[in-house]
Amino acid sequence: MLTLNHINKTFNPGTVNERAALKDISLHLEPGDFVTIIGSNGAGKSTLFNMISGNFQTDSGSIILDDIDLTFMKEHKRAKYIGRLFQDPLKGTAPSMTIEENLALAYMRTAGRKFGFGISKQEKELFREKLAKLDLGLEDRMKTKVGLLSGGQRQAVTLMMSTLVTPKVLLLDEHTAALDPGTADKVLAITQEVVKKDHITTMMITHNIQSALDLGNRTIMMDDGRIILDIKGKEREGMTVQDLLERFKKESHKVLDNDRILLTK
Ligand SMILES: Nc1ncnc2c1ncn2[C@@H]1O[C@H](COP(=O)(O)OP(=O)(O)OP(=O)(O)O)[C@@H](O)[C@H]1O
Repeated sequence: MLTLNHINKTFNPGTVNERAALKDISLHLEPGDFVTIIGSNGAGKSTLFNMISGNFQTDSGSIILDDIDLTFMKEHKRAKYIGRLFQDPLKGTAPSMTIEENLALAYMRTAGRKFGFGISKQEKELFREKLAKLDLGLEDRMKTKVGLLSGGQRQAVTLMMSTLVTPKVLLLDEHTAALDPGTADKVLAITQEVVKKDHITTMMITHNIQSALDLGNRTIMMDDGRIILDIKGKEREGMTVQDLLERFKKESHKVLDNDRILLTK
């Protein structure tokens, strides 16, 4: 499905600010895999997503999605295959445009639809149908400007935008971290439902170790640009937060030092 072969990325090479953010990362995802990712501060988690979505190009290695070589493909071309949500609910939507217009933009980006002639009745129906599934009443507020929605409603709309046309891969970069706990749980539940229904291959960065173990079928731990643990199947079943922290310590010879993880405990 998604295969990363020996990915390396160094920022500011040859300068005093040189930083090797990814060091020989190799990873293979099966269709429908839901991988949760946790790691220390600056471990390279967001950089990994930036490589997959084409925000930056890799220094070496390759990224293959099914039979498509993404390695040198421009970011806007990859957007057709890859959905991405960020921590900040303001990212990824146009706040001064309505819900309907935002969905139309997403549709244009992912389905290649041209909107010179406005939004058709069928498209409005499709958007309404999709929004109704969120169970937030947004299907009756399609003319509301996205900037007027709460953080949770906005993340739900962004999720809808990213999955309007089912992506091959969905990247969730701490997408519930800025929400209050109740709203975060609701958005996580919606995420799980959407991912399950459309069998979307998903990677989710989280600072909540319990969520990392509860959601998905596989957990990756990163430290200093490397994947140091990749846990799935029987080994993952019944694993506790403490077990995972101990495994991290054993592999990295240090205690997990992620400020946000520590604040969550
Ligand atoms: N655009 C950039 N220019 C220079 N250095 C960068 C850039 N992006 C990331 N880095 C550096 O690469 C390393 C990995 O950063 P990254 O944001 O991927 O880590 P992370 O695991 O997501 O961290 P955190 O959990 O703290 O957000 C860090 O040292 C960071 O400072």
